[in-house]
Amino acid sequence: MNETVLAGEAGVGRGVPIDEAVIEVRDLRMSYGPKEVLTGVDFTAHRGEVLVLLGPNGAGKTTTIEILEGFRRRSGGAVRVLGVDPEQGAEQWRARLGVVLQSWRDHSKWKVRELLEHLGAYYSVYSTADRPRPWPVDELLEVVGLTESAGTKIARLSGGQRRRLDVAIGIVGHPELLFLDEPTVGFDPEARREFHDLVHRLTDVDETTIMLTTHDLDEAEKLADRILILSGGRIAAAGSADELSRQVSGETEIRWTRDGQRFVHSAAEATGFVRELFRQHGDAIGDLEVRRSSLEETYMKLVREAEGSAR
Ligand SMILES: Nc1ncnc2c1ncn2[C@@H]1O[C@H](COP(=O)(O)OP(=O)(O)OP(=O)(O)O)[C@@H](O)[C@H]1O
Repeated sequence: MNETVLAGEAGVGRGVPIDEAVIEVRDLRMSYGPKEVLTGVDFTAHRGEVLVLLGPNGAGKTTTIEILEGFRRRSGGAVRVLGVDPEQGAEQWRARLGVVLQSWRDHSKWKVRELLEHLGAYYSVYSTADRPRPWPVDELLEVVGLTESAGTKIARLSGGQRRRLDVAIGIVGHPELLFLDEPTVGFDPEARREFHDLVHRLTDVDETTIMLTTHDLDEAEKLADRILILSGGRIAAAGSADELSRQVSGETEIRWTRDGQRFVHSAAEATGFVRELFRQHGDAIGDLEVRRSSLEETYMKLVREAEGSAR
């Protein structure tokens, strides 16, 4: 294996100083047989950040997350998660991570509260003064909106309730870093909004670092401090939705009406253009709209470019 060396100690990793990276990935490569899925992925996540990994089907999002979780061995490159190489992560390291997989199907005869108490008990030996473990079950049920289903058997939960339970299972150990693979699939709009509030609460109150995948661009825009676009085996672009849009077009579209006529103009510097427009025509200007490319337009363009250059 061709290793790239990173700063930081291997071992259990005992707490991450505030400005130290929670995830550090350098030149990560992964092949399944002859098929190269990741050809050199680089990124860093800092404490309390929400990172959203976007990319087309088969781009390697789940593969990347599984490598970070220590569930899959990489083919090359260097990775540190909470200061530890995931391939050497011990139980104590694992207890500091939360993982929400695609869906929790086992234990269908268990009741919601029983399962959370049972799983939570494994974390009590890893409790620390600043991160008591596990999360008290009543509080956890409240946070994920399952208080009224506490006594319900898992087999009887609706799709949305089951997904909330998946999230509860992911955070019962009060993780410092939470991985969520397509967390809101099957949620109705209300459940989706509640889930978004939960993500904000986890990062605001506890400085939990969160990395999630989604195909929902609206969700990415709402949640992400930083969006990573994985395409063509590498991170094709990274930044907030606004930064990505600027990176792609650099121009903003301005529309307005004057004397019953419609006008449209693209400008690199919209504020100056609008100021000049009002200076010249003042009150005659109506229906002003200033619009950057949507995340969807930006995403489609970046993915097409990355796929083109990877061929
Ligand atoms: N265990 C495996 N053995 C062989 N190939 C695999 C394995 N797991 C994934 N792949 C292939 O690697 C590529 C990346 O898969 P991965 O599941 O990581 O993509 P993804 O971005 O999560 O996709 P999706 O958006 O569809 O969930 C795909 O072409 C997939 O077929």
